[in-house]
Amino acid sequence: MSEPRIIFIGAGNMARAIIAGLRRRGIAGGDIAVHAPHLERREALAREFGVISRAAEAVPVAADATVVYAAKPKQIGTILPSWRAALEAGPGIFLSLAAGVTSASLKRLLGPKVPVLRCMPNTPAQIGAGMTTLYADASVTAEQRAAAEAILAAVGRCLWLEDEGLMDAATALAGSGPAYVLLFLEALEDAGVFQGLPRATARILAQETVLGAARLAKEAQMAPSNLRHQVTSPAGTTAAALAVWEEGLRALAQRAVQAAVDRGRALAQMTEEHNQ
Ligand SMILES: NC(=O)C1=CN([C@@H]2O[C@H](COP(=O)(O)OP(=O)(O)OC[C@H]3O[C@@H](n4cnc5c(N)ncnc54)[C@H](O)[C@@H]3O)[C@@H](O)[C@H]2O)C=CC1
Ligand SMILES: O=C(O)[C@@H]1CCC=N1
Repeated sequence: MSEPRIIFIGAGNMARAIIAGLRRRGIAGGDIAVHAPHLERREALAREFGVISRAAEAVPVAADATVVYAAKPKQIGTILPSWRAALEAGPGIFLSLAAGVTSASLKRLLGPKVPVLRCMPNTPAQIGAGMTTLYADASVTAEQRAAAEAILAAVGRCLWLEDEGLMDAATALAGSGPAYVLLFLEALEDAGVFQGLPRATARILAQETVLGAARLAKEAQMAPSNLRHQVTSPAGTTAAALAVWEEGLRALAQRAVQAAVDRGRALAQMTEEHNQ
């Protein structure tokens, strides 16, 4: 049997979501290996997706392999050095999912020869509706970028950032973003229940409304504000509600995203110090 070409370090939620997407795209289970210390988790992935389950320890990898780091950012300094020799031996690439770990840190851990790429997916990847931002510096070739993008494209849309400094903002917006929308969904559902709707009904109304509005915004090719005006009759119900939202929503969105950016930078600093 030939060597697997996509090697995951980590067997958690993100690894599982991406593996599911790759299998849906027709990548053979034998082309994917998962390295993790938790036997149960990697064996579960092997059973469900037919991937190769391996102990956490590094092994030599196929020459054209992509090694995907899908364990926690804090562990990267202890896990990566053992993979350096395997990656240096071939022209393969290293793709990191680790939030806040910079290319400079990755290069320090893997040496200057290994092409490193970063990405920031999000949890809707679990159903193929993910949004991933990617970054690679100028030394990474178009072919290597395409190899990384092909993996994330299996779970949703991909967008490249030219400036690594913007990864923090992308993480705060799209990496953490599903949690903001889910909180909004919960709040809408509760408000509907407060008005007397059965919970199950309120949940469906909230879900379908958020989904429909997001699809409309994406497909109508109009600014969200124009679409909002279409809903808003003069002196009507929407205008009454919008006046309340406008008391705080925009400022809250700014503060929330700023808080995520600040926390991301603080965590990155801690990870950096931990890995020195
Ligand atoms: N959860 C999210 O929404 C997002 C997470 N990420 C990033 O994805 C990465 C993984 O996150 P999750 O899947 O949520 O975490 P998780 O906690 O579900 O999975 C982490 C996995 O790391 C593995 N692990 C632990 N020690 C290991 C070792 N020595 N060698 C190999 N594997 C080891 C374990 O199998 C564990 O399942 C993180 O770096 C995170 O920053 C990126 C975008 C969004
Ligand atoms: O909350 C976190 O730190 C990670 C990064 C983006 C989503 N989850």
